[in-house]
Amino acid sequence: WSLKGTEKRYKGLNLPPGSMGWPLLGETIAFRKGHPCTRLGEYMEKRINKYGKIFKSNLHGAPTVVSADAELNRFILHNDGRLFEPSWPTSLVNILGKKSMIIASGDTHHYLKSLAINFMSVPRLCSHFLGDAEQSILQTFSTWVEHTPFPLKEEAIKMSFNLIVKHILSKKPGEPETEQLRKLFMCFMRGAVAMPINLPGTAYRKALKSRAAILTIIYRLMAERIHQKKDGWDEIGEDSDLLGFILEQSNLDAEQFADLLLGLLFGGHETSSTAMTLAIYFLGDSRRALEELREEHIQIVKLKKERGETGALTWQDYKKMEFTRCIVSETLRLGNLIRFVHRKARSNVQFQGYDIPRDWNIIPVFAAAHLDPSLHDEPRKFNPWRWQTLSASTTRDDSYMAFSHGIRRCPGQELAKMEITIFLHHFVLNFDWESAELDHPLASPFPEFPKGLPIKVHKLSLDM
Ligand code: HEM
Repeated sequence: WSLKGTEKRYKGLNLPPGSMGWPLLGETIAFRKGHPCTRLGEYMEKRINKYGKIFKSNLHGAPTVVSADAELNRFILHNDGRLFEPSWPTSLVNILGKKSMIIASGDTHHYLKSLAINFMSVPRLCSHFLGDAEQSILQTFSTWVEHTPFPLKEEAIKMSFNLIVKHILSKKPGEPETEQLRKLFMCFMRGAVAMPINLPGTAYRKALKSRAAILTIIYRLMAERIHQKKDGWDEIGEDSDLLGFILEQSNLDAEQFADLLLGLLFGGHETSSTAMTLAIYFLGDSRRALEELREEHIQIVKLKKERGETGALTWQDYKKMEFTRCIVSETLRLGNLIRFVHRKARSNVQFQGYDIPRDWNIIPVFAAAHLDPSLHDEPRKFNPWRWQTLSASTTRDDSYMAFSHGIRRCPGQELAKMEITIFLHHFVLNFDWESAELDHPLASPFPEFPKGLPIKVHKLSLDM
């Protein structure tokens, strides 16, 4: 695509301003360039200054409208499935699977989504996930050695992976297969964000190999489970894992089934673990927020003691963690885990006088609203208190899209928020910490700590 060619072909339409860059490659390299995750990055900043919040470009080999406009982003998400549909780069689809939920549309999408929503419903979070999340977190903490540096991100991955793999496949921490899957997913993640160059030795090629290896394990576990069922061993029911539940309840074909499990295993640990790591990164620079957070959790424990409860956290305890909720929202706003998503126009669409031609890609950039000074006072500052005054003019909630909006809103959001909250509860009650090496998160495009955020912890003995 060239700018001249585009203008000729779409004569008479009012396309957004912008530049189409080089033939074929377009502006993809500039768009993908890493930058601090608390900024929009040079590509976006330059173009917003030059063209405004809605502009055209040529990305991943296709003409694309990029939107940093909160209103257009809401319009896209609320018309998902009607005017717009997913259009993820082929390289990502090859890794996540052609039958994965993020690609599916219509009734198939609705059906897959309902399975995921049931699996992570609030009653199941209370009865199944909460206790296991706490156990997985405390078990990982018990392996930490004081004053010895370690990369927090890796430990956070262990906590969230152990939880999700138990609930999806009934695999326990420490089992050889759990460890094997965790390592395969780390490789899978690296390839999901790498340049899609399918040559020997590249991260992308390794990720494709990891996908094949993960699927082999999933298919074997499926076959074993079907065999066990035939032998009369039946654990299906409300205590069953997702594998058992789907085998029993759904009519998915084998590929849909495997892509669903793979997507949930992946989405279910990478995002939560990055959010936990980001929260500690931001808290490290905000003593006041840390003190208020710790005080909230000391009070929770004291209240439990007064009631004569000494055991595990309950859903009621979790619901009382209000300031922690502000920390989580602020971490996701400033950290921008999913900065943007990929969509395509199903028909010609008009918005604010601009034409978006049919089949053009469109990228709503959620991070733009999260970092917009007209929506958030001092947007680059970690300020969890802004969430306490949500109704005040400083913060507009409907521009907050950490979990997206509309039919593709994240089905794992309650699980993720709960995991991060329980992690923070035990972390601030058990440890103080210091950075062992400077490490700042880069958006590439998911936030990544180049060194995994190395920290040293010191055990606390709080008077509670
Ligand atoms: C802090 C953690 C998380 C964040 C920030 C996050 C964010 C998002 C966002 C923005 C989307 C929408 C993508 C789109 O509009 O195309 C999404 C979709 C999705 N997420 Fe999450 N997510 C998180 C945790 C989880 C967890 C824990 C799971 C599963 C266990 C999960 C599973 C999914 C799935 C399956 C979809 C696809 C939904 C669909 O296409 O309808 N996510 N997530």
